[in-house]
Amino acid sequence: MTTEELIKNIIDQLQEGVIAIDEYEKIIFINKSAKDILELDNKEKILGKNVIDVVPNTRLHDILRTGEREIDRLQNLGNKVIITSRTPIKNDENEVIAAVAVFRDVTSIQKLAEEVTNLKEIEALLTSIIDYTSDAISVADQEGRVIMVNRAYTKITGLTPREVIGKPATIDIAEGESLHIRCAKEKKPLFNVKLKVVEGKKDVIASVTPIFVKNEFRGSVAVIHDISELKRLGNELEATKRMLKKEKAKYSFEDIVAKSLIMQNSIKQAQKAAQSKVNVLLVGEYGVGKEVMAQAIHNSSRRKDNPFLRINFSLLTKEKQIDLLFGENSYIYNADKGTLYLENVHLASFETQEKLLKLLKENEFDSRYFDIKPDVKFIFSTTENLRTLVTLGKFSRELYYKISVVTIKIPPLRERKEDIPLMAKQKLHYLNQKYGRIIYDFTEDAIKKLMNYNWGGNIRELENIIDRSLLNMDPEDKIVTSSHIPDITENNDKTYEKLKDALEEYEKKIIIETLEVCHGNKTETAKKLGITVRNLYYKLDRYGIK
Ligand SMILES: Nc1ncnc2c1ncn2[C@@H]1O[C@H](COP(=O)(O)OP(=O)(O)OP(=O)(O)O)[C@@H](O)[C@H]1O
Repeated sequence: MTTEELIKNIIDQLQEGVIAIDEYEKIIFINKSAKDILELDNKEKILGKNVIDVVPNTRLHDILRTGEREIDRLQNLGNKVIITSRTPIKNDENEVIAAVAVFRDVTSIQKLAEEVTNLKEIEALLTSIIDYTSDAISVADQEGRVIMVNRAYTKITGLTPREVIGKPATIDIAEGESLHIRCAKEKKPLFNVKLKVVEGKKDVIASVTPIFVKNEFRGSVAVIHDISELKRLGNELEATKRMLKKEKAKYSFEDIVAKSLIMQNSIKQAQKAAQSKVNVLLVGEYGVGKEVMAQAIHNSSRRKDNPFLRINFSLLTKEKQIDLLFGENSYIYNADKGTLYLENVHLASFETQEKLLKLLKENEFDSRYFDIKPDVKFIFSTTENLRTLVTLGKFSRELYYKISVVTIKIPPLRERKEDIPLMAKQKLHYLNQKYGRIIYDFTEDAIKKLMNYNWGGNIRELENIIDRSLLNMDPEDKIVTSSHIPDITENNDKTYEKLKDALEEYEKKIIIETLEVCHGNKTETAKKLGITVRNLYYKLDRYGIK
């Protein structure tokens, strides 16, 4: 075999097609692969033919003119795609005397590339769909290791992809069993399972579906819905319902014990105020019965079938005051056609005072949420001397003038001792019902003991003392004697006891009210009261607050 034949043979073995032409564009060489790629008949005589007639879209003849090399050019060949490099062959004078094309069939590679691009697009599309759904999605492999999570997942669980990918699927769960791991075991879908995720122990509902590829289990997809917001709204609704029900005013003027002239006088004023449209200011010490009076006013007014709501300013931050009065869930608005009792008005913030004044003076309901001004009767209460607060610059003078047109003083119990016997009997009746007992009366001695006391904690303290007297009685005792009544003479020790009781009673009241304001949320209540949640639970237990 000559060297020329050997080279030809070698070139025939190449996978690449090779075609050479002379300076007249005539084919002077073509190897076997070239014929195969160009699908030329093997028997046909190719040599000597013009390349233009043999190879569609050829540019090889152009190389003769340009004398420039072309590397890796894509070229369509019917339904094939080839990639070609073309090289001019030059003589010693640098004249182009021939040209060679070397080409490869890349149809299958091209198709693959297109498929990959398509897949990439689909993947990008799916990822963005998954990322923009508001439900959290996590995907785990067949062993229950996380392989993918979406953005909502991070929002709900607080865990970033970096923190979870590659980790066992239990990583995000605070309470409950991982559904991915159960799915890896059982290879079955699971629906609507309640769990708590690590972030803030949020309540979620999760469902999981196994992924099978060609009948082989390859992993699972979990979808997690955050239901904590729904739960919170549910609680809020419940609390509001409870509040509206509870806030229904239960007292009327008949319930108010008033033998004393001074108290009868207060009641007369209140009855008059109930019949008119004016707002009312109730002034009196803690526990004298301001709220009872406010309820009685409401219940004997034409508003009695409409809401009676109350806000105690002493429990609220200035933001919360504005929110409860003028916010989305405005008490003023909710008390439409009814009465709103604003307790401890001296603790209203300056902004609250300003907005209240605007409402009372200019009839302007300064709320972003409502257009119509509700028709509300306001009853304010205070334990302080507002006039002094005005002088000290702590309370708006204008607001004071506006709310104090009808001021009703409720005297402390020590100034109306003649009310004590009847009041004590009323409380006894109530406590009999509460404890399921039958205790008929007090001895004269017992009443005398009650009347001789100063009652710094007013009626609330009286209730407390009678309550404790009953606890001192044996089951067979039917009459409260002075010995049953705890020692309430004004010596120092007992003053301490008395103060302690009054404080406890007041603490209980504050806790109940704060719980209401916080819609039963214990963490928030504890925070607002400045105590630990544990301490709050202890107090709830101690005071028997449910
Ligand atoms: N005239 C009354 N007759 C009988 N019981 C009364 C009378 N007034 C008030 N009470 C009782 O006394 C307790 C305290 O009353 P209330 O809560 O109305 O006082 P308050 O002045 O609003 O107290 P605070 O300023 O501490 O909120 C209640 O349990 C109530 O039932």
